[in-house]
Amino acid sequence: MNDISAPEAELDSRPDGHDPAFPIVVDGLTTAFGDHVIHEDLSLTVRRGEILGVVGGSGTGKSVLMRTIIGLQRPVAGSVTVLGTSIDAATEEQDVDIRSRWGVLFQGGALFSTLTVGENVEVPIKEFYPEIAPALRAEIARFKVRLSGLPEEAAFKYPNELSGGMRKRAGLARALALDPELLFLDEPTAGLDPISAAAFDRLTRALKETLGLTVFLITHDLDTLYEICDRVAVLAEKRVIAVGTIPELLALDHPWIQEYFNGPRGRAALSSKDRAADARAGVGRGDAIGA
Ligand SMILES: Nc1ncnc2c1ncn2[C@@H]1O[C@H](COP(=O)(O)OP(=O)(O)OP(=O)(O)O)[C@@H](O)[C@H]1O
Repeated sequence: MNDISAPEAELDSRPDGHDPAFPIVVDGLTTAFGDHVIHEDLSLTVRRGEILGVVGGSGTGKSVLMRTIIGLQRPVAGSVTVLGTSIDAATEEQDVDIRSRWGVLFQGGALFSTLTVGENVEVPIKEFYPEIAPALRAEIARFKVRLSGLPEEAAFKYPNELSGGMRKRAGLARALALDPELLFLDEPTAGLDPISAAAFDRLTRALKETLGLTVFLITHDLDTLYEICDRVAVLAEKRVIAVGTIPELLALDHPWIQEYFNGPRGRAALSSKDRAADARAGVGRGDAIGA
């Protein structure tokens, strides 16, 4: 792997999955469905407090990687250590503990359609903390709904009564139900209009900063990558071929990376980020007129 921004110590030896500075350490991972090998000898380290964007062409195995990290898919080889726990070797007690320390927003939200948004958020609370009284549980759920930028009344609605953007936020509220340390987001802005997508990005960044989250974020959205990701991991050729900031990735001479970030969409995302930064700094038309 081309871990461009790794400190030297990290390059010399694989980061220790028990080191709190690295809440996710994937080492030499191979996954497959029958003969279909998805990942081969894939390694990746996520640093505490970062938003790591995960990109790659369709079908390169981003979702399968996420599912393997959270233990929904068993690897053929290699190890996954999350918050110091080896996912494959976890005892039942460790398994419960670790699952209560992450939140997941799956593609499409994966909300229970027969439950209200509030009840959806209550599901993990009920599962992990059955001793919490129903009234308090409902109150916690309403708080998470508001934290996700929805009006409190949304807690009483069913998923099919919400817009796509609101459903994503409802899924986020459920992912935040247990005050997680790690947040996994699988294409959170897919299908959203640009304004809703930008709002969701801002929310993700604000939550990361206020709650001290570490975020593993799969996306095809270049604006999201430019706006909120601290580093980006690139999946190709069955492994993570590079991890770094976007400028660091751009310095690499890899055809997919160049095409992705330097192609027309990549350049448009960059110039829109520059325009937004200029607007925030008061540069541009308004100033020119006033000058
Ligand atoms: N349950 C499954 N059974 C068999 N094959 C699967 C299963 N889940 C995923 N795959 C295959 O694994 C590969 C990687 O799928 P994955 O969904 O991880 O890709 P992705 O990079 O997330 O794609 P996209 O960007 O289109 O969402 C694909 O070829 C897919 O068909």
